Amino acid sequence: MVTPVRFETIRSAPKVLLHDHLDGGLRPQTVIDLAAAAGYSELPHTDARELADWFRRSADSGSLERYLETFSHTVGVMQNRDALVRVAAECAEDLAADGVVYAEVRYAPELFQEGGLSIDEVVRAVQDGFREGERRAETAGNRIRIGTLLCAMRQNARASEIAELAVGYRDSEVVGFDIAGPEAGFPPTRNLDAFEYLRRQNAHFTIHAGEAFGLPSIWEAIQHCGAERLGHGVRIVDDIEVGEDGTARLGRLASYVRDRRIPLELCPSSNLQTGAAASLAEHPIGLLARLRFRVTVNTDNRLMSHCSMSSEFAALHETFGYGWDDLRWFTVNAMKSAFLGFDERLAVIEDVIKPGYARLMR
Ligand SMILES: O=c1[nH]cnc2c1ncn2[C@@H]1O[C@H](CO)[C@@H](O)[C@H]1O
Ligand SMILES: [Zn+2]
Repeated sequence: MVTPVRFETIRSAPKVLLHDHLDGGLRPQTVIDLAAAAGYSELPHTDARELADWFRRSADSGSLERYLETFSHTVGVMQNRDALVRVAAECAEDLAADGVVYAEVRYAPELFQEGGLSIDEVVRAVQDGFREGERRAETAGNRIRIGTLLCAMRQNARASEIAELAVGYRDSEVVGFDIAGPEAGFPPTRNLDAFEYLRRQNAHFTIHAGEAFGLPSIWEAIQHCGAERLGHGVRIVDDIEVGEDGTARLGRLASYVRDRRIPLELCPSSNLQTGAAASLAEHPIGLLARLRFRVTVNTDNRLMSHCSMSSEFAALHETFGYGWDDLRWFTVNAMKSAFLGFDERLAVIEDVIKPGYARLMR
């Protein structure tokens, strides 16, 4: 019998997550504990429930810039090694408990230096935390592998330094690079040197583009910078015309993205909060999936959006009627697009994802 698609059964399905921010996924109680330990007194609430609600409401602003302001509190309590190890370990545990089997988690090392850590020390702390979390998850019966993406902040000028850091740790599960932060006014080409360096190094990178700003940002990210994937990329729909009978006409950029199978790291809940879409039903994921773009589903910031991979899948199931075959398609798309070697990606698809969905669809 085919297992019904429900939140609980979705949790048991293998899932792959490519776009999740470490500093956007803390447990509310951990924010409170770390603030107390560090003497951080700026938190708006010291009750976990109230704090969780506060993050969600404040991030619900309709603007990316205001959404990003909420990160001052998570970043504020992650300024020492112990805090970074704890947050990373809990991240791995939480994702694994949700049924995520492979995740790429990103953060910007330059944000965690207020307590005197070097960017190297930041990376070592987070990597240690991920390994610890993987071990704890395994003990709990949930196997997960976490790859790290190092971000540079668009408004700062440290992209080349962070790109070198990512290459330096490429053999220690740092699998790629990204730029994050406010998009309007900070085009990807500002960091062209870093991207050219990464390409010379045969290193992988994605770029946040087409979230708060439209096609020019996507075009620069792909054609000038050479991004392999697009962080969000939802605004690619601005280059697609849909007629009254539902037929779609793709412009040259949208065609290029689809033809080259450039992965879109879509984050539906996050997009509703920053105003990129008015409702899930109107979210471009429906159209982009129908047109067979390389669509992947992601959480972006589990704390601010109060979501998980399973809740995103469940919401998509309810809104668009997606069944197990669709959820498997998103998952295989994500695994194909991971910044791991081809043989490793194939092994997860064949040994974990396909059998996992086969059990549910039998
Ligand atoms: O959706 C997003 N768009 C752009 N930047 C973001 C988004 N979510 C989080 N960050 C930014 O990325 C930094 C590193 O993790 C976070 O501190 C936040 O400022
Ligand atoms: Zn993001």
